[in-house]
Amino acid sequence: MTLITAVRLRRILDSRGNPTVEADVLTESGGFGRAAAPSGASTGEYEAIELPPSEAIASAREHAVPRLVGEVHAGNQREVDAALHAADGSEDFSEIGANSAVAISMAAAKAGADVLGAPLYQHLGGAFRGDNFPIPLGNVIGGGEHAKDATNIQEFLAAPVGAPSVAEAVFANAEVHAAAADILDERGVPAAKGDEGAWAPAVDDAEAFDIMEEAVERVADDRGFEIKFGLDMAAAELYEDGEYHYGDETKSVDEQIDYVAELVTDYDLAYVEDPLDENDYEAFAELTDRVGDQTLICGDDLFVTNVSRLQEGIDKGAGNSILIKPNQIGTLTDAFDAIELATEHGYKSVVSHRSGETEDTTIAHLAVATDAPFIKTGTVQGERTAKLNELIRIAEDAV
Ligand SMILES: O=C(O)[C@@H](CO)OP(=O)(O)O
Ligand SMILES: [Mg+2]
Repeated sequence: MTLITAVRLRRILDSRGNPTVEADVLTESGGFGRAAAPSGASTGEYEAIELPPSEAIASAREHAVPRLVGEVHAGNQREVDAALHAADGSEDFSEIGANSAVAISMAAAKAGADVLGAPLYQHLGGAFRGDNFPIPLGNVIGGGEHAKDATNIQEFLAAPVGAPSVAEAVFANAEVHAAAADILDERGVPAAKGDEGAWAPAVDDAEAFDIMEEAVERVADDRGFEIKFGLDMAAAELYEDGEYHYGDETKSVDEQIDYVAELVTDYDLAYVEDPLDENDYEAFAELTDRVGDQTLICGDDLFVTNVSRLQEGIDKGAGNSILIKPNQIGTLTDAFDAIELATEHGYKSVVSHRSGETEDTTIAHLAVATDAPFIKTGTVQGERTAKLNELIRIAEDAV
């Protein structure tokens, strides 16, 4: 009954105003699912390939659609995703595009849930999924590839670790975002916003730490629960010719490790994503050895949601956490497998949006379905609040 009867693909706009791929999947018994591919700016070297949307759509229509329609069941996610891999034939979705693949994979999951009359998180997670909810990491101040003339560090993220509920955590992050605006205003610093809706002031990283610390403290005092903060350093973007570049200043690999270790201690950071280059497992391992018992050291560009790269990290002791972005790897099955491997080895999963997003809410369901302890999906701005509001609804539904 969940036999796929049609797959429709089209170009729609993402939050940066770029075209992206949207997929509709229909089934024999009237099931319907729609999903859209997000898109990164600080993309990892080892991510699955995003093709120009019109090319990805043309290629998926030629190679993937005939293998799906009348052939596979939307309710059987592994079957759908295996068909996408077979249609593509490459290691990295360079034939049909990871953007077409992920849109179809997620749309099929929604069609499967629709046929069952179950919410997506339940279809993906099963009746006996855990009853935990992810803590949202909220981007408050940022720069890097997401905003010009702002901080070198890409993201300063509020982490409401003591929040009693998802809704309280979501509102707390929005309040930290507002408090940061007040502090910038008090300091006479004007700020535009970056791609993800974080403030993008022309301040150096040291001042951004100061502002974050104060913003988090104000809201934590007011709310009465613990709020920490963390970072996505997106260090592969800072790394060139063996050194990390912060404007005119540079740091050697050892200096970068010392710097991050000091930041973790000085600011009691809850989370540090990509503190080192995406090829440097050894430096990741050294940093994890030094501060991995105090904070999460998360691999985004390092692992790219890829089980082989994660396995290498596990073997070498690099990081203790993995960012999960379905479009980095192309299908929900691959993302699930990465989460499963991570969990087996005590690595925490952080399900994540991209800097270019749509109103699609699949990642909120994925995080709940897999019991992921964290989700990174912004703080404000429609394409970010779409996921956050969905999390609030899921939490209410799951009670
Ligand atoms: O680096 C990241 O973690 C993401 C999302 O915040 O950015 P992008 O989508 O640009 O890779
Ligand atoms: Mg990142």
